[in-house]
Amino acid sequence: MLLNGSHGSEQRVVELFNYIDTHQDEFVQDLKDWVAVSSDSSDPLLREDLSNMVEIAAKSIRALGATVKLVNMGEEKLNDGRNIPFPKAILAELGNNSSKATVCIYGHVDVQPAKKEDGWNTDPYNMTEINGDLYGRGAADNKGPVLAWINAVKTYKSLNQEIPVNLKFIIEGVEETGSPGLEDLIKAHASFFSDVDYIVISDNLWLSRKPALTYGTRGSAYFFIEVEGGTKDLHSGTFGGIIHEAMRDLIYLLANLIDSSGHILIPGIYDDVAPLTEEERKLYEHIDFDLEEHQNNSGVNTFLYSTKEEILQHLWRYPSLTIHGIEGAFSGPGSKTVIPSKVIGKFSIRQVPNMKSSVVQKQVTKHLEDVFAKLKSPNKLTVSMIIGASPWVADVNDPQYAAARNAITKVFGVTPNMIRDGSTIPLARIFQDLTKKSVMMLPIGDADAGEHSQNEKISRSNYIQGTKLFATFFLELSKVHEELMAKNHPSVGN
Ligand SMILES: C[C@H](N)C(=O)N[C@@H](Cc1c[nH]cn1)C(=O)O
Ligand SMILES: [Zn+2]
Ligand SMILES: [Zn+2]
Repeated sequence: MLLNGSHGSEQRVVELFNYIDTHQDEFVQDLKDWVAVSSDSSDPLLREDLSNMVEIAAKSIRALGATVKLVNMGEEKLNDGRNIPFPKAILAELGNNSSKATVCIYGHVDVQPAKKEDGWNTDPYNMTEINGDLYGRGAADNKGPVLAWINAVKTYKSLNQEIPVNLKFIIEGVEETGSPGLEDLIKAHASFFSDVDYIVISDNLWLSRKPALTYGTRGSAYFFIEVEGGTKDLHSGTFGGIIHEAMRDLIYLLANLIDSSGHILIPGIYDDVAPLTEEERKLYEHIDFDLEEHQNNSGVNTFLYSTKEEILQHLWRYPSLTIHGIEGAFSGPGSKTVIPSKVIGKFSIRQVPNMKSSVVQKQVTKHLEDVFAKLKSPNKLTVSMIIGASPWVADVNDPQYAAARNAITKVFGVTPNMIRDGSTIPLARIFQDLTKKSVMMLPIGDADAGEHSQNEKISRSNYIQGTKLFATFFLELSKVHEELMAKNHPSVGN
């Protein structure tokens, strides 16, 4: 029997944990090396470091003894008509024992933009440890968790312990731009995924200091509103006062998307939102969440809502709309006096069950065209949805969740906080829809990780304890899988 070999399972766990504890500085140095690569995926013309980062990750996974392939993710069409390839993705596999469960680990090695002058206390690409926190862009989102999975496997290999499950990896480099091309990649490599029993993702945060299991995320519909007023920028003295300025039109359109209470003004946008049932309402009572701590972590003085239930519901199960920025407008230092000829407003809607991107796209486009018509402006309006990622919700009775619960209890001594997440991981719903296989999110990011913010970090504790969690999860999942195989459970197998 796998777990009753020369080492009892308890003895194996002790050895695993001791190794992880005594090698934690190496693991931290590895993360520092990864954070040092500015793998920002936001600008398609500045992705050389990102491609390097994918190669570095591939090399680390290959060093585990895995078979690694770098596969194409398609091409991106630029505004000037050029097509450039997306960074390649990693597909890797380690082990193919038919009596074992096959777990596919998903992660991403691209990051959001970061500059010291944005207000970081340290260099975002020189990971700095302060009071047990590891500060750097990507430390939590998602390089730390990806490395924690690699550390867990490396620990088994270093101890010559048999890895209790077959492993596969899918690691991408464009998750932060909405995982374009990922659905086509999964379809093109259907055979790679055909023997996967479980997908596990660790690209989220805890909600409090209590370890968590995530069973839902919101989707993301990302829109560009382009208003074009002429063929070139103009002097605002020479032309200001006699033309319909594109920026004025755009600001008016943006102001008609959402009101000051957070209510989205797009007609019909709430029509498909799943009604709140009494059963769901009861779930919020048991969630570990410190409203004041969350507010302190956010750096804002007040929230739109004052109770735990309202805040969590509006983070998880109601849509939100955020205006992100304006491309083409002047935003540098100084006082440039120009009328921009073309500006692009950017906003996104976090979708929830049962909203559909195609319906949202129609509602948004019609609303903006109706508002624009009232302006009687000669300028040209173009509305485009550049990302349409769907929300995801899992069945918490899925056997993979039982294994994760057991692992969390073994490592942290508590039962997990069962939570959803307001952010988006496009792969989750794509994989769930395409393969009907089990998808689970097992986060190790701290609640105050500051994903996408200045001073993003992962605590050394969550990084190292998270490595132990992943190592234990392999053991617990192999137990659950063996029991299922014994019962010939319909959820297992291809
Ligand atoms: C949750 C994950 N760490 C993340 O940050 N995902 C992004 C994905 C996305 C959506 N639109 C563009 N990128 C997010 O939720 O913002
Ligand atoms: Zn992110
Ligand atoms: Zn992420």
